[in-house]
Amino acid sequence: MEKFKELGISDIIIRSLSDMGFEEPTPIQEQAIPTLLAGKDLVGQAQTGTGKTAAFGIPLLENLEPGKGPIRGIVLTPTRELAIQVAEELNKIAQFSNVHTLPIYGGQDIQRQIKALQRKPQIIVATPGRLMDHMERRTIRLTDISMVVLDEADEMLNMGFIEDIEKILSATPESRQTLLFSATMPKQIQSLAQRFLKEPVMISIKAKEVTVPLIEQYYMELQDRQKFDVLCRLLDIQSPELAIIFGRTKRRVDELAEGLKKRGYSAEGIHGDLTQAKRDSVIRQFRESTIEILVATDVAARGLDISGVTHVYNFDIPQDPESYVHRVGRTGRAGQTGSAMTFVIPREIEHLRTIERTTKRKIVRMPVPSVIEAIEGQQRLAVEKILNQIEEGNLEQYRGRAEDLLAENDSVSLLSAALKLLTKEPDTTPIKITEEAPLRSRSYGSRRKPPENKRGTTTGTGKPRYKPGNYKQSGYKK
Ligand SMILES: Nc1ncnc2c1ncn2[C@@H]1O[C@H](COP(=O)(O)OP(=O)(O)OP(=O)(O)O)[C@@H](O)[C@H]1O
Ligand SMILES: [Mg+2]
Repeated sequence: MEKFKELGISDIIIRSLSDMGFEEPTPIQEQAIPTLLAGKDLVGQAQTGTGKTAAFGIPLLENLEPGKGPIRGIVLTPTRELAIQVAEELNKIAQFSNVHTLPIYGGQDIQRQIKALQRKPQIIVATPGRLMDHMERRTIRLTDISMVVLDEADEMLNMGFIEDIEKILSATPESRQTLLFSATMPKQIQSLAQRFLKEPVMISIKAKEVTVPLIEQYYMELQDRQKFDVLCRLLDIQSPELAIIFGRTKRRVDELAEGLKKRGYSAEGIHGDLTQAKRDSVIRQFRESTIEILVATDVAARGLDISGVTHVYNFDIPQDPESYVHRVGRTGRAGQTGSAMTFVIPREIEHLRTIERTTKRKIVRMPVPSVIEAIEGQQRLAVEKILNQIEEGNLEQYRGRAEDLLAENDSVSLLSAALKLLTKEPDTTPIKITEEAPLRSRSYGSRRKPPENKRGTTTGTGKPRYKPGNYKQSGYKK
């Protein structure tokens, strides 16, 4: 914790950081925290999963006196799920300091939010649309704001939130500190920074690649109609602990989630047309590993920090390189490893090359797996189950029966039968997935998402997302 101390962080916050399993600052934290404590505006860019939230969260909290009060800090996020998650992280960092953070987002009962606001949180984390509602109702006033953070600033621009952001910023005092953070900083961000920030310090963590090196990246070339069966095979072969599958449209997500469920996978979909209650429950179940596969539109691409996501599948190639970076960045977080697979139809190969060029990372081609490989994958799992069971022991009750069986059958036949029963053979339930048109080259550059996550929405639950001990692998020095 020495290094955190050297950055000028107070003991009470260091205590929570240690409680959260943080041992030392990540590079973006090391550079951003002293700058922010010195009162500077900042544009901060660092790879996905490298602790940008705490990089702005710690200084935000350091600036505040304990207790209740007028709202002093706002964090704006593009989606509701992210608002909840960031508020949770801030509340964890402030667990001993008596400063409260409240998430404010669309889709949740506004009266409930008004009640919660009466308890005088000093920080709110909001989606722009809902914050505007509160400003219009005068249930939130921004006259005492000392710090504004735009998390995923570039995405909020993409989503057309620029006017809302302008209005929000102009309702805050001139003297405020303003921060922009994201893993990607396309050019338009420069003009946003010029307009709203005062002599900002630019911090960009120099990395060879935009994506995290610990994420293995593959692609597979195939036809749209092959995708679903191949996806199922991959799931059988790779048996991810937790996986996120990204689809291009809401319909795609619905059909995929339904299809996967029909074939016996533990999957649920999330996109902007679902009720907030549904979105909340899907994310909660995924965080708790009650469901193993989250099927999502880009609404889940930004900022979501769910530990244990080992695999990301791009069922459809993302619209642009930024989206790719954020999607694959849902795995390989906080020093853990991860794997990303992108399905590409032949006409989209150029898009893939553009992504490779922009991210400066080769995406390795993988052949389409066969049914046999899928069965072998599941057999391996069955074998693992048996071997784990032997290790766990507690088999006394079964020994007698086993000896009887062995007296009358040969051991190989017996074990083969047991393996067959334990192996999930490929489910061939016919599933119809409506074909999607391939991406057109033109769609690059003019990036406008469907308004689905415009007035974004959030969910969340908290559980420790950081597994101590894994951070070392990421190359952050002790
Ligand atoms: N110093 C640290 N030591 C260990 N774990 C950390 C540290 N800082 C942050 N973390 C953990 O790392 C994970 C990723 O952090 P965070 O969500 O802030 O990443 P991010 O940089 O904002 O990523 P994204 O670009 O995807 O939004 C979180 O679970 C967080 O609690
Ligand atoms: Mg983030």
